[in-house]
Amino acid sequence: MRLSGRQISCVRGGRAVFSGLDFETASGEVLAVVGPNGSGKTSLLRLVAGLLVPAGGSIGLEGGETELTLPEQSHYLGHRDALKPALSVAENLSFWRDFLGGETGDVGPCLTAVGLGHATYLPAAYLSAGQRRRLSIARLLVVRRPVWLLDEPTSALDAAGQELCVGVMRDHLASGGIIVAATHAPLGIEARELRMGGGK
Ligand SMILES: Nc1ncnc2c1ncn2[C@@H]1O[C@H](COP(=O)(O)OP(=O)(O)OP(=O)(O)O)[C@@H](O)[C@H]1O
Repeated sequence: MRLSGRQISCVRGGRAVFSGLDFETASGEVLAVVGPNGSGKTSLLRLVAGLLVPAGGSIGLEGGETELTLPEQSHYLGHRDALKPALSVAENLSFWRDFLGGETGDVGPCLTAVGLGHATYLPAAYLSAGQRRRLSIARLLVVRRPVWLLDEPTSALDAAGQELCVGVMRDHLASGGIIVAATHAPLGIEARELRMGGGK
């Protein structure tokens, strides 16, 4: 599989964030999107996820499921974890599994895999920042999708959580997945860099 963008322009609130952006990445690779605050890293992930429309250029996935769109083959994990505070940890994950559909896995083993097996019935409102992030990572496991778009995936994670996140990313790459990650910190995994905000 090959994910690429050609001459992409992004306008937000009437202001040009970036233009003429090219990128390319393939199965088994991580593209780390780096650059200063406000340079458009999150915007780029949201464009690939189909949550924003580019002002120009094109984004495409070659070699995926022909009957599915790129957003349907992508997981987008925003830097603000999308959780429903009144639902339990397991209910949150079940919600995402049902909402995203497709090939689904069991909630229990996915929670165990991210170290939240003990918190299954806890309301998500009670989770710590790192636990919230772990629950978001479980979403990547419960529904398999080839393209992962991750915004600051390791933020709030302790050393063990970061190791866990790297392990999950490595498994995904080994099974032919693609990762695009916006980050200010090293991901702890080999990655090609896409630098935003001018310069190289
Ligand atoms: N909904 C919006 N309406 C108008 N402008 C927006 C909106 N969302 C973001 N922007 C602007 O788009 C620009 C790029 O924001 P974006 O969040 O993509 O940057 P970023 O590189 O991810 O930043 P950071 O490193 O701080 O996370 C910023 O100038 C921001 O103010």
